[in-house]
Amino acid sequence: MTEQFNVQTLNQFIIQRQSEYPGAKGELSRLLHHIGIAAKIINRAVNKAGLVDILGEQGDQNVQGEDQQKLDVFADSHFINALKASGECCAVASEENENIILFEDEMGRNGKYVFCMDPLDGSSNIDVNVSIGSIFSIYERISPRGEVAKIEDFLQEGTKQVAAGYIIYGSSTMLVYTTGNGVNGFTLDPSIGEFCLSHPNIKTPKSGTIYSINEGNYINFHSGVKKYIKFCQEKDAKSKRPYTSRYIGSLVADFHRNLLKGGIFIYPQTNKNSNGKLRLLYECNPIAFIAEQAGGKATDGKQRILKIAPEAIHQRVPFYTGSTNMMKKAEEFLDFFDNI
Ligand SMILES: O=P(O)(O)OC[C@H]1O[C@](O)(COP(=O)(O)O)[C@@H](O)[C@@H]1O
Ligand SMILES: [Mg+2]
Ligand SMILES: [Mg+2]
Repeated sequence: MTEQFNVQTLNQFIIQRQSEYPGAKGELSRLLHHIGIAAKIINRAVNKAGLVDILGEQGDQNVQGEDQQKLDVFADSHFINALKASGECCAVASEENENIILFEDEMGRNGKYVFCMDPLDGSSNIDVNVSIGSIFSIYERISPRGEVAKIEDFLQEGTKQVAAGYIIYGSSTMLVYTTGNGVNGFTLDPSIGEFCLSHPNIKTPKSGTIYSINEGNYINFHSGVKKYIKFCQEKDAKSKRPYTSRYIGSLVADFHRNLLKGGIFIYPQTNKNSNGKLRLLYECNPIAFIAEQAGGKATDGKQRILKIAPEAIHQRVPFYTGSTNMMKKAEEFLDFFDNI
């Protein structure tokens, strides 16, 4: 194994990219730097989760009615601390908090950005040592700096994101993000405690042979989704079918695999949940920004996720994302079968 010596660290990359934006004052750079710090702290806790009292339930329920895991709360509080310390953030919307968290001190009120986050994604996999993640999305506030931030600062459509990304705590820990100028991945090198550029300018294949959906919900799927699953399972050498079914149950991990290998991830509306399960602001919008920047697609089955006008902080939407050609085929099935 040859070790790379001319590695570029996340901070070096952030500073280099900042110079591409004339007039940039470093606010976004400082915020991204602090996300890196929070990611390292959470990574350390995840790595030794079995040895410290951080597995299992916290004992409370979050606004979604889910039992909060200790690591959900741990990640939530460490991100909030890091965002506060950055001095660039005026408020946070988090899966683990019903209302937005306002930074009302002077430094906070002067923050230029608002931050949406899923501090710990894949909570059902925490206790069983399966890959989990954190997801974030950043917007420039629309309310005047100096004032306390408002809910309207968060209800901006996804096309307005200035940056988005995720951290995957897996066999290695990676941070993958975009500022609207391509997608780059950084792997944490524990020996130097630095995220190092390992996946520059990620592009997702136009086609793939992996489909990811929780088939346990099959009977509640609409007919378009059922027909598309059948299409994935039929034998056809020319289109490399049957495709392979892969489902980890952590959005970040399922998306990351498909991003690199090509594939499609679907969490659709069902007869039970007309809006599916995943949250627009801190799961679907950031992942959709990454998907599109890597040459893929992300929709709710009908329209671009990034064009949906948010109405509520914890709003759910059906989510389809992946390789362009697979998305087109899936949409054909949805259009045909859901409209007959
Ligand atoms: O178990 P299900 O219904 O398939 O849901 C799995 C989905 O739910 C999630 O765990 C929801 O995210 P959280 O763990 O952050 O609540 C996603 O990561 C994943 O894609
Ligand atoms: Mg999640
Ligand atoms: Mg979560």
